[in-house]
Amino acid sequence: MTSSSNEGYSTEKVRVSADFLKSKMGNVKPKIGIICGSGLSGLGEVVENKIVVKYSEIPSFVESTVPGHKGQLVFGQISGKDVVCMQGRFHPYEGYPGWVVGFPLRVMKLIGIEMVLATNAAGGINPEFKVGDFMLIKDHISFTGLAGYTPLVGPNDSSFGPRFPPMNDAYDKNLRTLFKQCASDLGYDDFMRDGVYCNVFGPSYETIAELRLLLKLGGDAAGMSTVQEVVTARHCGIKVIACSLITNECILEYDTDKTVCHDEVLQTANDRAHQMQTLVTNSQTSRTHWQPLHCS
Ligand SMILES: O=P(O)(O)O[C@H]1O[C@H](CO)[C@@H](O)[C@H]1O
Ligand code: HPA
Repeated sequence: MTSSSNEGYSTEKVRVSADFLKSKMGNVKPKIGIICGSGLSGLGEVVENKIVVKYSEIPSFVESTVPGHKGQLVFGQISGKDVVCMQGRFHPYEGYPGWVVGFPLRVMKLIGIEMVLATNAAGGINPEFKVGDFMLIKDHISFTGLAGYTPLVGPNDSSFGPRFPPMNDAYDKNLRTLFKQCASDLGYDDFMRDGVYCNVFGPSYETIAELRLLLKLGGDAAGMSTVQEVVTARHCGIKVIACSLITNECILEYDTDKTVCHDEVLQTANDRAHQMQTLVTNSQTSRTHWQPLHCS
């Protein structure tokens, strides 16, 4: 598998995976997909009447190799609405080509998903951000994409979307407004931010000089995921909303002993899991009602 080919993206392979999942979903007909970021698998725990499908069972799915990512799909209901939840995602640094990272989104398209809520753990670059803040993503800078690593490389399958999809509207404006309103209704204004997510390849965290560059370029947070999913989803017409949990401070100063590690990322995710779950659960029930308004 190389990042310069997309042989696995054949419509046939996506259809085989989707048909397999349809045979497992029972009466669940989700229009909403949720992707759990590092340490945020707990979002899948709030799903009621769970039907769990391990990635290892699903044709063409690969393994989730990162601690904090369970590696299974959970079908069921949140607040009475059918959802499918990805407990674990695939990252470029795990050695997968872009199409593998995006593959679950095409499968989601074929099982009927119309809207995806992606979550992730990210380092806070914006000096005003605090560890534990939520950042609703309003835009991204994809260093991986700009460098040529993208899920859409290779021949375009126009049954999914156009050769040249726009990305200026990647993060749905109306859904963002509704999500923020929901956060406000919950009293989360103090730690709800919005900003630009910088996608870096990883797995090493950034140097101080790199982070200073990202800050200068307008980045608010750094992470190693999400944009390949977003690009794949937008290409095939799935609406996207994405929220980062700021799990750690990005170190922008030389004169410090501070550092960053994945255990800190998982610890912050664990500390904030409850609020993230409440936000996701309430955004299905409160007056913001995204599904009936936007996924009818
Ligand atoms: O983006 P998620 O999957 O939440 O995970 C983030 O946390 C890990 C680094 O600690 C990286 O995988 C980074 O992308
Ligand atoms: N940088 C990149 N990815 C991350 C970080 C970070 O500081 N924290 C969690 N994922």
